[in-house]
Amino acid sequence: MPIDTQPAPAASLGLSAAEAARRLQAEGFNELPQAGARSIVRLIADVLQEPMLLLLLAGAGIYLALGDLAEALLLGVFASASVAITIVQEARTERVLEALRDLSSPRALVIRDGERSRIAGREVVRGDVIVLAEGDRVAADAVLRQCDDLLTDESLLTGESVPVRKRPAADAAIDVAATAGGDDQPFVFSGSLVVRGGGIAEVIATGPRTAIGRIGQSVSTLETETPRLRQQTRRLVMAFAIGGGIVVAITVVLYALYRGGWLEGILAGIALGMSMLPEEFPVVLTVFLAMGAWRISQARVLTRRAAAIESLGAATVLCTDKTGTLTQNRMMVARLVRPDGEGLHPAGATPEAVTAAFRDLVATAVLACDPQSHDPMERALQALDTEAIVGATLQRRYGLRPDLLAMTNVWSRDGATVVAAKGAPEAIATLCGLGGAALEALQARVETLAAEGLRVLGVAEASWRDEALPDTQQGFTYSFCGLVGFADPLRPEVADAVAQCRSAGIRIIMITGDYPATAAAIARQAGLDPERVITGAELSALDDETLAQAARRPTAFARIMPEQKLRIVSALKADGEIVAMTGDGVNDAPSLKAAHIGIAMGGRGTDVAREAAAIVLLDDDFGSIVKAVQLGRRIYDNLRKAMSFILAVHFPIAGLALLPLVTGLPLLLGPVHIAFLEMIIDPVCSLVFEAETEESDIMRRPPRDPQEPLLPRPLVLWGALQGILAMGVTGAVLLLASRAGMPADEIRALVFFVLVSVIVSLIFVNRSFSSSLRDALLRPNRVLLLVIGFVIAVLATSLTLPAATALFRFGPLHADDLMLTAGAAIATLIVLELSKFPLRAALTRRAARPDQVKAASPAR
Ligand SMILES: Nc1ncnc2c1ncn2[C@@H]1O[C@H](COP(=O)(O)OP(=O)(O)OP(=O)(O)O)[C@@H](O)[C@H]1O
Ligand SMILES: [Cu+]
Repeated sequence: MPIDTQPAPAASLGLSAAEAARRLQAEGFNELPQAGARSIVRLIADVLQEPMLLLLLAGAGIYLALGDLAEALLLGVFASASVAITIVQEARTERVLEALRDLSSPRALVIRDGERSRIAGREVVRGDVIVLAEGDRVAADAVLRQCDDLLTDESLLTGESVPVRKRPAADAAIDVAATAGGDDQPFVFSGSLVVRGGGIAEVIATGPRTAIGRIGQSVSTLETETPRLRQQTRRLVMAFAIGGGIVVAITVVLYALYRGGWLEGILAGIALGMSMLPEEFPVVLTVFLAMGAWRISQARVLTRRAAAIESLGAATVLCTDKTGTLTQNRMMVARLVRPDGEGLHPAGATPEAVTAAFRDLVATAVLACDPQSHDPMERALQALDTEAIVGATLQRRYGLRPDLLAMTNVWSRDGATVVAAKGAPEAIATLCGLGGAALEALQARVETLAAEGLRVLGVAEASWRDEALPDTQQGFTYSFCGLVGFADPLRPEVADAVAQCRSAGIRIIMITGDYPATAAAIARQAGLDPERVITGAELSALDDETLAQAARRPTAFARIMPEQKLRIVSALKADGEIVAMTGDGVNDAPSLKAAHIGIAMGGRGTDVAREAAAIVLLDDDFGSIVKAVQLGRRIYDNLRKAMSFILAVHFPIAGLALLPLVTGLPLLLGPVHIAFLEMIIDPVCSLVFEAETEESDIMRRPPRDPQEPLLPRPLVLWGALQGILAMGVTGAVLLLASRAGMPADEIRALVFFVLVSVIVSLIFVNRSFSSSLRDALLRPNRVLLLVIGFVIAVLATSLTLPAATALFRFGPLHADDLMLTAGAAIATLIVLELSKFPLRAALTRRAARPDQVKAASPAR
């Protein structure tokens, strides 16, 4: 597709920064009113479905009926707190999402004060001059002043998926109404996509005044929660709820029949129900994932779909592109080679570095560049010759095409026509009609340069006398001018990151559009040690099975067209891999969507790629992907630790609620105590796990089996074991104390203290799957210290503040009681830590996936 360029009209200066600021002030941000914020009624309806809240309200009602005003009030406070927390959390999540939305919302390239600058789409104002390029999401409604072969997709507005062609507006005054759809209109619309070409347009409407704003549709939506994890927690909650419901029903009936009256029975049932309700599970899930997205953003990685956090930890294959991700994308001209074979290493990036014999080669290469290029390769060339285009006018450009990786510019200067081309050496050789010995000599030179990891371009020129230019580049008769080799150094952190992936059982596959020998050299420098480089042409000849087979060995793919990435992803997926894939161009969107984890580049990436991706790298850095994988694994681990902790603590709480009922002892823990444990102590303690640092083997173990449930059986059993032991310890204290004839209010205080201390022990036990007690005590975790401080403060208050003591019906505790408390907690801790040794195999085997280990090891 040749790209026509009309001679550019004097480039508009655009708005001044001051005028833009004034308009922003007057007309507001270029954004749509928040869709999706939940209405108050919905929110209340949702909150009222929380079983915990219902139990609290029922408990308060019964206390009122019994005349216990203070207790009723306290439960009322808890109930309001639960509503408040839900609302605050809702607002928080909404805010976090909004911040993420801002970052992932389209950006715009505007011209202000004559300078091009990239700003957030929301800061675009009416009158701004915006520059559109392939892959952009148009930020506002605008009228085109200039365009090259511009096609946009307006399906969002019209439902019509065929892209429409655009024409620049004939004159400054627009009298036609701007409506979407139909070819040859001079307007582009907010939310539509530039499918091909580019242009310059002046904004006529922003925010709610745009066509899409009038429809009131939102462009990008963000998923907030991973369906799989949600489903899994729902399953856990259901299992608990059913079991709990049965026990509660039996209890209420038995209690009512054999002990006090119905009111007492129901109160006991409510306490028991609250003690068994795993309402912490969904809360922990939401909090951990939101915090997780935040933690990952600290590594300069943006999570667009929460599901990615989960899949990150399970990734087995990472497909990465080369330029800009593994390398710095800072191109330097490292070598110039003339057709006669003479070469030059330009020393420095200034015209002085080029000797006379190479000036023509460089000048032709510069003529073959976009005069206002952002491409680092072209800028490197332009730095070597600032004079080449002086006095020349660009007549026409022929763009790079997948089937011919070369571009040609046609200039007129002093009445003559100058034709300059550059591109992949194979493409240039074809254009020059090289064959035989000349072709072989060229190939040999390209191989030499490429083997050093240089990106090689061929340069050619042609002359033209006719009036009409040919339709394609093949219409010219070129002569070969030479080769240019560009050095693009590896990013410094790549080698380390690659080594980490390796030990973590993640294979890295490089996929690049570059020349095979260059790809191989860079892959080797990065430590990928490819055994084989498969080119796009070879790829088309392979069937899916052979492809998957080949990809099991360390491989690099070169001269791949973006469309072929989708095939590679599909083949890997069919082979049972969990695939992460990077991409930045328009054509990468399908493969980014198809991969389990699509990774877009925030810096280089087009809006389309970013919208298709699950995560966005803010600084395009390969190292960040590995950091994100590590965080993904850690977040998942911590979620599991928190879940087994919560599972464990429900045993002693429920046990204490139940024990008096079956043993005939006085009712010790009422709804007040249980609500306090369930709503304050447990959730606060769970926070420790969110901040837990990673296991030492986090990047030395193979990826988790994606099919494995959130809490696999060994962890459920482990949690249950902890819970039963904790229940035994608190139960034993209770029985001992009542045998010794302690008054009921003192037993109540003692048992409550023991329970809370044992819960704290369980935090320590669950901090790590495997590490020793020493580690569990010494591993730094600031949140842990805060939580322990908080728990101690709460316990001290409950014992010393008369109002609290009365409310909880606590009797005084003596030194020996406190020592018994500490002893019980320490004993629990030691027994559980010791039992980690025999259980270690089962606990840490959690991640291993036998077939993966097998598949991963021989390849190393
Ligand atoms: N501006 C340009 N001028 C001439 N040829 C170019 C230009 N840009 C790219 N090419 C040619 O097209 C080939 C493919 O380029 P492309 O940009 O598609 O690679 P890529 O897929 O971005 O590479 P990577 O995977 O390393 O990022 C290059 O190897 C080069 O030969
Ligand atoms: Cu609970």
